[in-house]
Amino acid sequence: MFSRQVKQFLKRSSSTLWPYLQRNYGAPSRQAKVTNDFVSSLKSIVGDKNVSTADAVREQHGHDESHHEIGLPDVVVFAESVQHVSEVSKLCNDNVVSLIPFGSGTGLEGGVNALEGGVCLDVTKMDEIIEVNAEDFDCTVRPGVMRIGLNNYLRDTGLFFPIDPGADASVCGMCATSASGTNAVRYGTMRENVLNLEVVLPDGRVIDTAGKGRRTKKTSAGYNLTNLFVGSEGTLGTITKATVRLYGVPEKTISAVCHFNSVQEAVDTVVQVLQCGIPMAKLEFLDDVAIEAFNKFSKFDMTVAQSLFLEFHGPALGLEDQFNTVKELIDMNNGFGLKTAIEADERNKLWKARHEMVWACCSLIPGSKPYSTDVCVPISHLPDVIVKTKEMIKEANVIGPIVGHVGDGNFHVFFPVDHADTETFKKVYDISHRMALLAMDRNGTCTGEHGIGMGKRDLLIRELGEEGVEAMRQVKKTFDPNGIMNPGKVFC
Ligand SMILES: Cc1cc2c(cc1C)N(C[C@H](O)[C@H](O)[C@H](O)COP(=O)(O)OP(=O)(O)OC[C@H]1O[C@@H](n3cnc4c(N)ncnc43)[C@H](O)[C@@H]1O)c1[nH]c(=O)[nH]c(=O)c1N2
Ligand SMILES: CC(C)C(=O)C(=O)O
Ligand SMILES: [Mn+2]
Repeated sequence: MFSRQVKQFLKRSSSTLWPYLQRNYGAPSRQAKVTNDFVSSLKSIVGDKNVSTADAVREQHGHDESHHEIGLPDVVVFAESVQHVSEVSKLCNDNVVSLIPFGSGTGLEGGVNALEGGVCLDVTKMDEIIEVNAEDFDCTVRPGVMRIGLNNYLRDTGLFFPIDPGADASVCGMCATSASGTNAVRYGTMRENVLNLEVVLPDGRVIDTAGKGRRTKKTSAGYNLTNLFVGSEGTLGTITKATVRLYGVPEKTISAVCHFNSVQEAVDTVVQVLQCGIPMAKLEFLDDVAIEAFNKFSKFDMTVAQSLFLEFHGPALGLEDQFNTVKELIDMNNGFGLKTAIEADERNKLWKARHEMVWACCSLIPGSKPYSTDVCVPISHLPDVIVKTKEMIKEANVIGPIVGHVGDGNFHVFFPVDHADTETFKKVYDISHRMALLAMDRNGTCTGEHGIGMGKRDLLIRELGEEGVEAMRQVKKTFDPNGIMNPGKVFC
């Protein structure tokens, strides 16, 4: 939610945004009914030690890593088993109390913020890696398993789980937000990588979206329930088990960075690389402002220009050929300053600017937090949309480094914002909103990977149309007739 100061500022100003905000962030439609008796019932299900009404615990669970204002749950419950999740869900459903699944709180659209109080269901204690089927390239995990922990566990198998949203998120939380990140251009997003989910429905029933124990690479058996829950942001049920695809660790990795004088030349290079069918593992863009921020933060002297960060994965045989073709395309588009690295340490150094971007950007304004935007367009529209975004940022006189998973047509602006600075906050909100409208105007989406959460509900209506969102509401009613699952998220 917007802070009280921002609301007051917007109310005082003649901003046309205010009616929109009021509609979106109005008073809760229902009051949660978390009584002492209800808390006692929770304790009898999960044990005293797994129920907390302490302010610090509620505060920790009332927000994610986004700019959205904290929304406190009344109580936090730590589940240790599917049975806990099932019984807690049933209790909430019977008493019409909101239930908000909590993965690791790294979301960027206020997904875990409790808009109506209620129960925050923390599943981090359920952290078992149930099985790894190395020959089948899949594994099955409980919701407390984090992606870095999973990859550490997989190290000796020669396999890895490639989806990398930067943050160390829970694998099931990543299912819930349909996360992706830097590797999606090669390995896809969560949508392409989840084979089966176990979900506890609000009334306590447990379903397996592809059927119990099934883990095939393909199926045409009925509706795709798995992908209904991928990206459902905790609004349909709680994911208690996920079976995901794994991939062979590449024999060789080459990292590279190069620079361009224009966004158009950088994106032309990306399009031509993809047209040549080169299976790039990462194709990331950082603009000149982002590089400048990094240089200041890390005392580097990287060339300040529009830049591409690339990574090649594959067998040693042939990877150099792929690299040489890309090098030719970079030259053809007037790219310069190409640097490469093969050893892990050197590769990490080369990619340091990308990895440290959040902190570099916040260091530009002391006391600021990142306000990140996320739009995605068909790649041919990318130069136009990025250039127009840069113009908006310049016009508003704010700082906004741009980073992008350009291989997918997806990019972000990281605005460093001091939340007490309501004027800048409003400007940034306004640019973020206009970026989303611009992307949608170019056949794009208001979110490539961060989701709708509480921040983009009006934009979802514009994107899908009232009929599309109404169809989603009907799906929700089928699974969650009492509307207890993460109310106020995705749509009202
Ligand atoms: C520095 C940094 C960088 C990035 C990102 C974050 C940060 C802090 N992200 C966003 C983030 O990492 C991503 O949204 C994760 O998928 C969220 O996973 P959590 O486990 O933290 O879910 P979190 O706890 O934040 O919950 C997110 C949503 O999922 C629901 N949920 C969580 N666990 C659930 C479960 N078991 N069952 C049902 N619902 C559940 C919640 O209710 C909420 O609505 C991102 N993302 C991305 O796609 N690409 C990127 O490049 C980045 N980059
Ligand atoms: C906006 C940020 C956090 C992100 O998604 C990224 O770095 O790719
Ligand atoms: Mn991203």
